[in-house]
Amino acid sequence: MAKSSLTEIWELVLNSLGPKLDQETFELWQQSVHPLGFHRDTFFIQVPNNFFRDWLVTRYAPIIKSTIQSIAYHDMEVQFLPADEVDESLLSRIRKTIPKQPADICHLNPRYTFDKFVVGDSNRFAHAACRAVAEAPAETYNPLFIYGGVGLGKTHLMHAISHHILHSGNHMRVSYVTSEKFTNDLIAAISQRESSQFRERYRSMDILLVDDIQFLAGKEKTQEEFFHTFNTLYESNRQIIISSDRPPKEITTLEDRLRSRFEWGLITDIQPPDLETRIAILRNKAQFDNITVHDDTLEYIAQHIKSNIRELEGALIRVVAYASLYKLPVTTELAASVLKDLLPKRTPIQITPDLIQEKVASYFGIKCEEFKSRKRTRNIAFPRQVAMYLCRELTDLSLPDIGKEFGGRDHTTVLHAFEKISEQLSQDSLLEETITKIKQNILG
Ligand SMILES: Nc1ncnc2c1ncn2[C@@H]1O[C@H](COP(=O)(O)OP(=O)(O)OP(=O)(O)O)[C@@H](O)[C@H]1O
Repeated sequence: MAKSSLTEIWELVLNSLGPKLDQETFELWQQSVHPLGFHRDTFFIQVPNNFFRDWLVTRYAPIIKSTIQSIAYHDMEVQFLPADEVDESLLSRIRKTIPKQPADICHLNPRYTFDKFVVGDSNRFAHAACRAVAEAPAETYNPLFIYGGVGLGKTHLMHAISHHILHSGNHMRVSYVTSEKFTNDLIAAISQRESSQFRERYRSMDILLVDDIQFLAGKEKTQEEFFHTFNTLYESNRQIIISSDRPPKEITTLEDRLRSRFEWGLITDIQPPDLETRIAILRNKAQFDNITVHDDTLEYIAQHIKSNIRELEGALIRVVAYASLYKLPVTTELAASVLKDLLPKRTPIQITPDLIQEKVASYFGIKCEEFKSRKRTRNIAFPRQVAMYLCRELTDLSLPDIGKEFGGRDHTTVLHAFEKISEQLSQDSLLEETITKIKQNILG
């Protein structure tokens, strides 16, 4: 793990103190206060005498503490030692470096912690599983697979696990990445001929969290790489946490060997929250942002935005922003008027082959262009047949016209796709669920 040296750390401390001290005090600091180093979770600083120590403790200890914590990323104590208390035995024990916060965790959202997560029936099990994993990584559920719809708190829980472990003082190496970042890192590593560094980086983690794994669907090379990363971590008893918008068995273009590994540990889901939980989430958000909103208004918002917590919070922000912009009180009437704009307008949807291709491609994690390509590998051919089937079912287009939308294919190809999917649908309930979900996405 990368380390920060004492000189680097002290420079950062002086930088954060600088704006708070006048020139004279700053010089006094530089001459009389000296960093000694670290022992366990304490940072020792030498000061000339007790009087100096008391002055520093009351005024500056919190700033120094938070600077050190931002480097070490866990709770650190700061202790000022008068020069006559610094003895050889302490000096021989202290270290001159501390492990640095790994770069991968820099983008953790500080608000996504367990104490900011509202627990209700819809997420109780997922929350408990995440807590258990955070308390004892790799000892309870490994891998932990969390799935649920858009904006229901999967990322929040993954960040909460990361924060918890990083603050526990275990000095574990934690990496939270989206599957998109994993893929981009891999592509960059291959193009820069740094594949071994890529592997070393991901395989040296104690805890690896990969968000939105469904986007690995159809990406064969990335899946291969992730498969080996998974094996290395799992075999050396390190924790893997994965999130997705659907359970493993529904990520249809994910390799079987990867899918079955995801099922080794615990699979837990998050459902849309009930009304009470939605109100509690809004209340917490208002409290956190220091805004006063009457319970009736919160309830009104919660009643109207039901299935996505990101949108729920967005609605509250919008109402409050509107009120502050026009200097109006936040009332239920105001919320009603603002939400009128927010709720989707019910214009009839035009179902076109482009729309169908876009939704099918996004579901299977492939590009729309692939539908028109000549590729016949299963990860492309199958979604293409599904898209043809849906064009036949949801539009009035003729078979030749559908064929044209798929790179000028013959009408017999379209008919074959339609018949094949229709036949499979009568025997395969998983496929039925898949088609239903895609239809829901198309119909909005
Ligand atoms: N139970 C909860 N308590 C408090 N806030 C929550 C809860 N669940 C979700 N949120 C908030 O809702 C927002 C969306 O959550 P998050 O990004 O974790 O969703 P997600 O399931 O990862 O979504 P996506 O599928 O888009 O990746 C965040 O601001 C998060 O803090």
